[in-house]
Amino acid sequence: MDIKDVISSIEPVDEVFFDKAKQRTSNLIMPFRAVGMLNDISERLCAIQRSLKPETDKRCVFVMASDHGVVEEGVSAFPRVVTCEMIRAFVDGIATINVLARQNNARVVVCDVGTKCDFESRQLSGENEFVSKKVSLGSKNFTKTAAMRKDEAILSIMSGFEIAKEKIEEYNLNLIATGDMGIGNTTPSAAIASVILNRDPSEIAGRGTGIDDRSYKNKIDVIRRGIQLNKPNRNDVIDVLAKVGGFEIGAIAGVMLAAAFKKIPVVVDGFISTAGALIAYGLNPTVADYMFAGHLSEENGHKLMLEHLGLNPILRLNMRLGEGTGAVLAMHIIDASARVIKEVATFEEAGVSESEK
Ligand SMILES: Cc1cc2ncn([C@H]3O[C@H](COP(=O)(O)O)[C@@H](O)[C@H]3O)c2cc1C
Ligand SMILES: O=C(O)c1cccnc1
Repeated sequence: MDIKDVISSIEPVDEVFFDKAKQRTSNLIMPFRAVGMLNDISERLCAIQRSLKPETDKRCVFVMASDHGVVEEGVSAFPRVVTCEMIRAFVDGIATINVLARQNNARVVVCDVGTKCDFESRQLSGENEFVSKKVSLGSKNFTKTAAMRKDEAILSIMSGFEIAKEKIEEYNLNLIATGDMGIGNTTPSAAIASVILNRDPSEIAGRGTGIDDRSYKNKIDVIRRGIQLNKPNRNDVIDVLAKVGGFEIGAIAGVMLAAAFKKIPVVVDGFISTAGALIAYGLNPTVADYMFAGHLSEENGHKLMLEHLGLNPILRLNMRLGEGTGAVLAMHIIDASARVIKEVATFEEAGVSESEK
């Protein structure tokens, strides 16, 4: 498939099932909508899966990884090699995402879509799946030139789409999440959001891995310069991704397109994943109806980005890690929501008297 076919074949969620789910919610033995956001989530699950018995047991988090040329501008507290080292940790099952995914019965699929890591000569196998689908060996420094070519931007989106589509089909997945790994990637994420939301980088960028005041000022300046030099067109998200983005951010957008294409829910993680969501949304806003925002990240502009997408974050835990951690944690709540609409009895079934008002 090419990207145009993917974008045009995404269907809206099912309004009939949405209404049926709302009806069922109002009949459950509780005061009207008394479990609040759990009711909202369960109804949207029904509309997405076209069922009043939504399934959330076959779960997977896709951790998309890439490197960033802009790291040479001193925008991260950590060196580039950490991207490769963390990929190894993910495959070995020892990182935070692995621990949280194990607790939640979610598979972890790690995908290299654009790192400089040489995993060909250094065997990479472990308890978790690793997929190598490199578009390039890292993006370019966007203060000097565009981060990537337009065809590479499209390829990164399509890599994410193809990996996720294949795994959704192979494992019959019914709930997926996005995650990221790429030292420096809060910088392109902030650049993408600044352009698309038309905000100054100082309103969007945060401290990522924990940079000091001086580096933070520099990071904002780097983003401003990148935007000034490349002049991305905010109405063309592929142009934005190519000029100031990153390969894993494109791939994350692709994972989201795959979820909508296969009609399953996708949980968006923090700041980087939400930058990917902005790209997917720009390609086809219908994709947002398949998204759940896992949590509200500590990173500055995350709230504005979620508002742009019309998403209400499920958790607020002061997290700023990425990897898919906030998204996988939110799967607990999504699972609970599915159980409420499926398993709580109705007034009629239970013989409980209804409200008099
Ligand atoms: C050990 C380690 C594990 C991580 N896991 C996720 N990130 C997170 O931090 C990075 C983004 O922050 P910045 O833009 O400041 O580099 C990404 O790799 C993100 O996934 C990590 C970062 C480190 C250091
Ligand atoms: O919210 C995130 O995803 C995030 C924030 C800071 C660093 N890494 C990831």
